[in-house]
Amino acid sequence: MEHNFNLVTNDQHHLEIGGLDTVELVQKYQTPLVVYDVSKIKQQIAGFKTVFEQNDVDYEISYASKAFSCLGIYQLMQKENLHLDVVSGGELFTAQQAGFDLSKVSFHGNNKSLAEIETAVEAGVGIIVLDNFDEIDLLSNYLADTHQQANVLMRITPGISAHTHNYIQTGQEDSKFGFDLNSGQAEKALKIILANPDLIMKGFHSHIGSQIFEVNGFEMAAEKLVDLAHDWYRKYDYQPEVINVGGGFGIAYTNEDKPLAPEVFVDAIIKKIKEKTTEYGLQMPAIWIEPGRSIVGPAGYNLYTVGSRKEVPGKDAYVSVDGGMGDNIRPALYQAEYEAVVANKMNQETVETVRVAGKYCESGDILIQQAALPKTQPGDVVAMLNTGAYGYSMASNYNRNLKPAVVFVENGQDKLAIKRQTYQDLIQLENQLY
Ligand SMILES: Cc1ncc(COP(=O)(O)O)c(C=O)c1O
Ligand SMILES: N[C@@H](CCCC[NH3+])C(=O)O
Repeated sequence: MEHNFNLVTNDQHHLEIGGLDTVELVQKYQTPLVVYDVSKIKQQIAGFKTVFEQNDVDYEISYASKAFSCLGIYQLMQKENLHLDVVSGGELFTAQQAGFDLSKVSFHGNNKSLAEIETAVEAGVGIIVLDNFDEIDLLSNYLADTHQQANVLMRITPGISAHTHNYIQTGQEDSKFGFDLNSGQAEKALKIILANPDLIMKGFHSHIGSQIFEVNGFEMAAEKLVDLAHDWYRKYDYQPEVINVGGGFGIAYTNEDKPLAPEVFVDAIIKKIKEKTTEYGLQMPAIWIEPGRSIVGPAGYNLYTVGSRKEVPGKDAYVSVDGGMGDNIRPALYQAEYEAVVANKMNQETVETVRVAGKYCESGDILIQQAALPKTQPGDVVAMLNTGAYGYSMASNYNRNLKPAVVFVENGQDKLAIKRQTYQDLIQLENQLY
């Protein structure tokens, strides 16, 4: 099958990533192995920066680190001058340990604990994104008790249903995230925030969902936020310094997926915000985005070794690999589709479609339902493409399988970002009880 993913093949007909032979990477690090092509990450970031600069607006790109979080990726984002979105004490701790400038961190989440709020304030986190009334109370009480102030954004649920999988929609009215606009929750929250001098209200945040292919949901959300700014300026003399439109820019997982380039979405959002603020005579806010998937997704590859094969009369065979839902739960969870190549047989024609099965004890642990591949043998290396977002970050130790190693590659150099777990790691937190 022809792949549109600009795959590079070397003289030995092996897949190459970042100038390195994947078969050699597998010999060095074993499988399952997650490989990130650092130059692809940088390219996407550069694409976002260019579109902001062409439009001549104040902006920040905040990497939504739930897509893939570890010390190395935080350090890379810092080198790229990005902001960071974290959603838990764990992501915050990791950013801190990576030496990330915490004044460039936004802290998200629909149920931040007091301990997390305390840690965030004490660590000097740049922005706390307020998600609900309980959280306003929790933060306000903590700030009053400790005589401090905090910068906040208010997460607004704009009432827009993005066309994506139900589990990853977030902008519709009935969402667990944010203050709902239509019921008046958002306005009530604004009044509470503005009345509290400890809460420095920087602006609005909205995020309509993930893996979105259409521009109009973003345009509608942007328009709603500026309409709101206009309304609240008249009523409360308040204008947002920042409008954060979240992430969610869709990527191609298969050849059938034809998303717009992520920066095309951003261009449309900027233009809409400019147009509406000019129309209303408002100050132009800084525009922040929070992409996760579009930055790391296309840069990631999961490499597996082929093991057993099972023929089923009249159906595609199962070709099992040494990983599965423990390192990529997306196919089982969202029926997500991926494509794969046989990394050591890049010159061979695809001759059959097979089901690429994981090794976990679940019938649903099928990584690809219809993979067009050359004939495989045990020991072949299967490379699943575009696995960089929400793969390793949602990994588990189900069946006590080990989480894979993660390697960053660039210009012919490989760097081990995360070691493979060991069996000893699995019992490290456990006590012998009997
Ligand atoms: C608040 C927020 N910002 C950003 C993101 C990143 O989304 P994506 O990885 O689709 O760009 C998410 C996840 O959907 C999110 O919930
Ligand atoms: N984990 C989801 C996206 C979650 C978005 C987080 N708000 C996915 O793999 O598509």
